[in-house]
Amino acid sequence: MILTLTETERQIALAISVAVGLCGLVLAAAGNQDTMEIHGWLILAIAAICAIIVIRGIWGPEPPKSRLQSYYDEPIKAGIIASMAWAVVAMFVGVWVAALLAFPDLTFDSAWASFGRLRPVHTSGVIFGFGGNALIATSLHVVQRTSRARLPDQLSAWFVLVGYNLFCILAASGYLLGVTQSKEYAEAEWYADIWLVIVWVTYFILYIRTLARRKEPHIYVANWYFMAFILVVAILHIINNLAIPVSLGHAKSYTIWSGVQDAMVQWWYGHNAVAFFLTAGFLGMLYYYLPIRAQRPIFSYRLSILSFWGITFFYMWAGSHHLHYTALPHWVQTLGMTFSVMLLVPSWASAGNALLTLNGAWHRVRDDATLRFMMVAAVFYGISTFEGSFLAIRPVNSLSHYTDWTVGHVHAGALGWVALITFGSLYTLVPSLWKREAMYSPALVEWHFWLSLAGTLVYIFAMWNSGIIQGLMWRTYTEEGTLAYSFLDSLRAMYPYYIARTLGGLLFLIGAVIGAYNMWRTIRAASAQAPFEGDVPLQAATAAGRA
Ligand code: HEM
Ligand code: HEM
Ligand SMILES: [Cu+2]
Repeated sequence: MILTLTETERQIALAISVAVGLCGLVLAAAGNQDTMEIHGWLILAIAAICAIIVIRGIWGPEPPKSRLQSYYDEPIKAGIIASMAWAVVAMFVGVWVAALLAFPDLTFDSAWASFGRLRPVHTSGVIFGFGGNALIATSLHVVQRTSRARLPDQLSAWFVLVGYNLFCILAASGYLLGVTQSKEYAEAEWYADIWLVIVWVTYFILYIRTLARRKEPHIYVANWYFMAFILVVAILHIINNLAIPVSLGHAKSYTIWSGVQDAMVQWWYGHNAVAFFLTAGFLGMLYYYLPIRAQRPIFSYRLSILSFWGITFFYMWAGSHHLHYTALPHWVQTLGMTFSVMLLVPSWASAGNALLTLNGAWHRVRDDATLRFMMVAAVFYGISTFEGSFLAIRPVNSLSHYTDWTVGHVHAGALGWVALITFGSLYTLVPSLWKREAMYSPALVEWHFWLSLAGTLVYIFAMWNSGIIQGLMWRTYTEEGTLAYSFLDSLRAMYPYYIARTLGGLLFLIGAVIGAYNMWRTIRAASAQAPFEGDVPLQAATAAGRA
């Protein structure tokens, strides 16, 4: 890996590792006695490992000039492996928190294993660890292939990938230690947030620089989705995380936003994290890997562009549907509700476009579990956006809000759409990047598919039931006008559904473990290649060949 870097890049990599290590040392010293101290040492340790890896290869030969005629796929491979590793860990934690809701004693009397700490490990782990690494890997693959251009240098992508995973590790380990900003999906504290800004801006610049080198005159639509994802996430992250630390020696900070403004900024962020992290980026995957796998051009290119502008414009205004019946002015809630309903049109445009692309390739959907992953993902994308637009209607939200219906909606999107499109894309990518004809075991892909589908269905049906029962129980009155059920009654009624959800989640987790195993075997089976031997030349977008 280091041998693919030029000598100058190796020196810069070493300098960055040393600089980051020093920052870790400063944090450790400043955070004396605070949880920040532990993070300081953690950063130093990771930076030291990076420095050692660089030093071991620093005197190696310079990479051949011929590399410039091929794509640079090494960091993409690492991103895929990181994504699957996070998937297994974070979904395991998901099953654990699901079990905790049925069996509250599973915390083993330790603070770090309490629900409040494990839950954000799950959400950040799946969204940022699993989803984010997959997005970085696929986006860098798609931009090179559709631009017929190599990444502009060898170092930036590694910086983005390693730096991003450092952020994820700081976030997840922080939650276990009790470090949190208490903003959902933005729990990481100020020093981790600042680090992510540096990483993310590098990512955006890398993407733009690659596009600028393109030999294709046209910018394929998948790149627009990826660019919207990268750019908007940067804006959201910076604005929602503006905070003032208690002191430079403390992990704790306070947001600069107050009262209802804070709530609005948070849910403008949270909602658009769904829109641009969990939707736009994955639509980028869908628009590239689905046509490739189906061997058919996209049904309507024009529709994909219309959907893009509709999604990017409408989503921005819909965040207030998370704050119905709150102190937020009524008209702002109505605005969010209206835009949420309108959002259904561009959302279904993309879902429909994907399914219509499969017309004429249904026999492939039947025979190829990888393509089936993507087909079902498009269906769940349609289901979850329909449900979202429905839940955003204020009177519907009065029933669903605070209940498990929301959690069911979340996982219809997260499992059915985000995870399935990712698995479909990775199963397409892994054999092609590691130069294999197919995955190690197509039968295991089939198993993974059915476990995922069964797990998703069990999960969301359990949550639809429990959510609607909760909502109804909380609003049932006796003839005297008092509440018919106590909160505890409703909690007891949830018990069977919480067990069902845990089992559904377990099926999904087993599927993911099988997927990770299958990919690992595929990668291992790839003959030990000398560096540069397997590089794909720029001219041929998908065919394997020597550079
Ligand atoms: C093995 C599969 C999974 C299981 C068992 C699982 C389980 C859970 C549980 C128990 C919760 C807490 C619900 C609550 O507080 O009442 C949760 C929340 C959440 N999970 Fe998962 N999850 C899984 C996979 C995923 C994946 C793949 C994603 C994203 C790509 C995801 C995203 C989320 C999000 C965003 C929340 C917060 C929901 C909210 O606040 O409404 N989960 N999950
Ligand atoms: C047209 C598209 C969509 C609309 C209008 C929409 C709307 C909504 C609404 C109204 C809520 C409930 C707010 C509340 O009562 O607290 C919600 C929650 C949520 N949705 Fe969606 N949704 C859409 C698509 C999606 C998709 C595709 C995903 C996932 C991939 C997703 C993930 C989430 C998450 C994570 C939450 C929970 C937020 C929280 O409270 O922690 N949504 N959405
Ligand atoms: Cu929303």
